[in-house]
Amino acid sequence: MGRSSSLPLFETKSSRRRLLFKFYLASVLVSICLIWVYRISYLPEGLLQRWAWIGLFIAEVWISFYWFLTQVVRWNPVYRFTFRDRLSERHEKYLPGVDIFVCTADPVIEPPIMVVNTVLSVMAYDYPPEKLNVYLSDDGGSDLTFYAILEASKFSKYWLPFCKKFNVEPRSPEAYFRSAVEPLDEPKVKEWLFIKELYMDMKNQIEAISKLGKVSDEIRKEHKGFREWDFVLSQRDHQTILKILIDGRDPKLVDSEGQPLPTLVYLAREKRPQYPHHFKAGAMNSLIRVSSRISNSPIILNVDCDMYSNNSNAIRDALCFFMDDEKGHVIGYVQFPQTFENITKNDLYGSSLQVIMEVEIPGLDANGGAPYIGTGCFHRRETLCGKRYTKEYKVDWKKVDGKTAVYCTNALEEASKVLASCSYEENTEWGKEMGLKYGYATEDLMTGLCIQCRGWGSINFIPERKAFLGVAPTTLLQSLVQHKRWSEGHLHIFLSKYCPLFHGRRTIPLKLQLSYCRYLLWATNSLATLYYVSVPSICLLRGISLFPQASNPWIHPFAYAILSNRIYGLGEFVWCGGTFQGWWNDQRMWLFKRTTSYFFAVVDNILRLLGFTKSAFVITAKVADDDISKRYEREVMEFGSPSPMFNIIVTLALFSMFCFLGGVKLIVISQTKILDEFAVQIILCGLLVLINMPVYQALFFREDKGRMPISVTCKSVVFAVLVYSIAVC
Ligand SMILES: O=c1ccn([C@@H]2O[C@H](COP(=O)(O)OP(=O)(O)O[C@H]3O[C@H](CO)[C@@H](O)[C@H](O)[C@H]3O)[C@@H](O)[C@H]2O)c(=O)[nH]1
Ligand SMILES: [Mn+2]
Repeated sequence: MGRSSSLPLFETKSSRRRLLFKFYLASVLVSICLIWVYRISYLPEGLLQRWAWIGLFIAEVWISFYWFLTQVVRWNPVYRFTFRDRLSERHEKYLPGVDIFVCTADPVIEPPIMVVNTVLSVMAYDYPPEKLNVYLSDDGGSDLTFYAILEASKFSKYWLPFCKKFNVEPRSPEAYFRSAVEPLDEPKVKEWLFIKELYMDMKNQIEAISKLGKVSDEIRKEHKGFREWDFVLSQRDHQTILKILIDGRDPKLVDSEGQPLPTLVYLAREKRPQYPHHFKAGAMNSLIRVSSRISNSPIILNVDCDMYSNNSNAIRDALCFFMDDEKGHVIGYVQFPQTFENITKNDLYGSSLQVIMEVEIPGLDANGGAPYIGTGCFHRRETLCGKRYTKEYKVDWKKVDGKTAVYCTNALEEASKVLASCSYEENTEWGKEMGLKYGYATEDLMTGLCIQCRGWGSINFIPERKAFLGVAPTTLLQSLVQHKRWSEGHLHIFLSKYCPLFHGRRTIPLKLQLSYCRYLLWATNSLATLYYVSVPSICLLRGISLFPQASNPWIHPFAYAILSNRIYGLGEFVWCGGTFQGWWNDQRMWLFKRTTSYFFAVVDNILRLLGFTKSAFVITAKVADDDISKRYEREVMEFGSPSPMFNIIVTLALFSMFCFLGGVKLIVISQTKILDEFAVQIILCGLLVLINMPVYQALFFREDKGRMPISVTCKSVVFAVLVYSIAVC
């Protein structure tokens, strides 16, 4: 021991490329000031012109302010590194128990075989199995999912020893067998093929039954667990079903090599129409309580059902933070980035979130703590349950023992069930001071923020090998709807009178408050963007100039601010592993999100303030039919079914085209003078046309099922023509 015990379990490094960044920051700041000076000193005379000008100025002030927020999160990103060998050396005997929560809610859009792969991958962590407990929450209360998990519990007896023996990575059987090649040496190959076949059999059965939509009577008879589904009335209304499928405490339950197994629990909490179930937050809180009775581990990991473990060391990595002698005790949670396995080369829908994960969140980490982003996060149970951080807080890992009173499995099931009933939370602090927060579409961000307000720190950790891989949306609409949920939830948090951002002033540093605002105010961008993509175009048609002429020196700050920002963004995007085309696609999504998702989020927030709506949680689909998947892989934009969001996108695209053509006509008639006067507005229009190319294609040139629905086309054409006529007359 001696010296080695004082060495830290993790270290922190900050990014190096600072000088260039600071130069960029200062120069953009100067050009922003110049733009403002120009706007104020050249206020035009005419009434219409004046108001268009003032509106543009307000939009620019907002964009500048928001730009400032995006730089706060870039100020000083930090990256963490762990020393797992030191952890084993010092703590191997006293590793804490870990409870892992997997949430699923709908067997159709979250196929049971996917859920089962996630469950198997987290059961197979490189960690003492007797200290692992895996809980599956099924908000759909589906017998299909239950059947799948039952099969998985049998298969795990072979899968876990196999993972160890063959050093399998990733430990989701589906992901592993998809790419793994069979071993070459004779005795091994047999076993390898045997397990593969076992998996394939299980997969085929689960898929067949999922397709059928019901579990056959023979299977129902085989396992008494199914009896309870006879009482399940509908997905919105059912009693608690709790099954301990593997009781890790039972010495008779072992894997094929005689080693202990992790505990595996299935839970479908009670749901009744008269009680709000609070979506994922409600599911998580039920799990927190149920697990406290069964295993009560001090550390909790939660993942979404599509986020399988891709790195079997992740638990040990997370523990390097919690168990560090010097800095560990203030850490409330350790967040791993969200990464996805289905991102195509040029990421058509900008779903990879790479810049956020690799630049911005490390920036938040440096500014006072990483946000909790809902999945791939390790929490301290105490923290999640509402404990405040105090200087005296210290854990003696040798003394924490999660194990609860000795029950037989059945009695334990019965005793835990009560904790998952609808009425349990009435008149308690659950959803307020305890557990995940209720009432927000983005319960994750709000919960993390509250934890930070209670004095805890948090860590963002990006391991070399990605820790979790999930499924990103594969259609435009899915992606826009997901972003609507996020931006709506975030603005809701910001507007809430309990917003911890303003109440937590004593505990949260100013730069972290500003960093959070970058996300909480996502939706607000819609207004400035809508203004910027419509008014300059309208003014072009009416011959109203809103920017300096091309020959005027005042053009420089505009050109510099816009160009340097785009180029810096492009550099960052490529540095994070993106392609040029990917960046261009990202710009398009940025425009679409701002004009639709964020706009609807603002509208929804206003409606909620007026008392008309409540937030809901629209689950993102994790599967699509073959046709759609093929187009996704070929990176062809998917429209297909009508949506008000598409109406906005198409109307704006058509209108930009009309204005661009109108502008070109003006140039042809009056030649160079107009070009000088309206250069910026024409370029702006031209860029909008360029970025909307996939929209025109979907409108006019495509035959497949993903083209623009005819109803959207008609409505939008009428609308665009109407706006155009009003603008020109
Ligand atoms: O009533 C519900 C609704 C959802 N879920 C689960 O919540 C998870 C996330 O849902 P998903 O539709 O995949 O949402 P995403 O947009 O991908 O989720 C992101 O954003 C959410 C907040 O809006 C976070 O909760 C997630 O962790 C984060 O990955 C899934 O496992 C669902 O099964 C439930 O358990 N019960
Ligand atoms: Mn998801």
